Amino acid sequence: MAVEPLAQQEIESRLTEVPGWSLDGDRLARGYRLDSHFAAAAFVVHIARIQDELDHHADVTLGYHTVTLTVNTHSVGGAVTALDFELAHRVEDIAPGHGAH
Ligand SMILES: C[C@H](O)[C@H](O)[C@H]1CNC2=NC(N)=NC(=O)C2=N1
Repeated sequence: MAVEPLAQQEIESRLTEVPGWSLDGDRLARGYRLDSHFAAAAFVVHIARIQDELDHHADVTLGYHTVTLTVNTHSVGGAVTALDFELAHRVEDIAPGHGAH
């Protein structure tokens, strides 16, 4: 899939579709809180499966009761692209089932 860097205005517009996500420097980012460390770890494993499906991978940090993701697209020099938003949407889809908020 050919991907291009998104314009700033496009990024801001798409951010309104994924509440909780924001732009952190040149990366799309979101932190989640869960009810336990094990629940957080399970969420990370599920995210890993999605990332392999998409062949697009965030930096994922597992904390005590937290999971933090930051992502941009290496292949276009670290800009934010539609692929980053696709990953954000896919993670949002599974978050409620893990009790992640
Ligand atoms: C070969 C493979 O498609 C690439 O290395 C993929 C894998 N995962 C990736 N993840 C991210 N975040 N950006 C990329 O450009 C990227 N490229």
